[in-house]
Amino acid sequence: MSDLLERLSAVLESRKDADPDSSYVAKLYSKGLDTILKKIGEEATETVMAAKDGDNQKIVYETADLWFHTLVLLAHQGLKPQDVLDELDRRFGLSGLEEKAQRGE
Ligand SMILES: N=c1c2ncn([C@@H]3O[C@H](COP(=O)(O)OP(=O)(O)OP(=O)(O)O)[C@@H](O)[C@H]3O)c2ncn1[C@@H]1O[C@H](COP(=O)(O)O)[C@@H](O)[C@H]1O
Repeated sequence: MSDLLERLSAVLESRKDADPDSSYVAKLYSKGLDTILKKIGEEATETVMAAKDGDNQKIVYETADLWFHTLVLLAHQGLKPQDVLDELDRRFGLSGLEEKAQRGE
């Protein structure tokens, strides 16, 4: 896999010092957590609608929007994409039931 997530994460980090009028991401940060969460909700809904329409091109487009806004959330919260990759890596190879058991469910 490419280092895209790392490069994008660095850009998102740099936008913490940027002028909200010059950057979409800086504007999201300036509006705060609730605005970022609202965007994630909207993009998730648009992804669901694309899938219900059976429009694969739109699924890719909307999923990119969704992933992008979750990356903005991670940066806002002081987290990195690597934190999520580490969690997926920890789960990799476990069955769904084993993963569930580790959560105590
Ligand atoms: N990958 C993205 C990216 N994907 C989606 N978007 C923006 O996310 C928004 C998606 O929201 P919608 O589809 O609802 O469109 P909209 O109506 O314009 O959204 P709103 O402005 O109303 O929130 C659009 O404004 C897109 O431009 C992105 N904006 C930025 N990036 C990356 O983030 C980097 C930093 O961006 P800036 O901070 O703008 O320089 C860029 O270089 C890109 O690599």
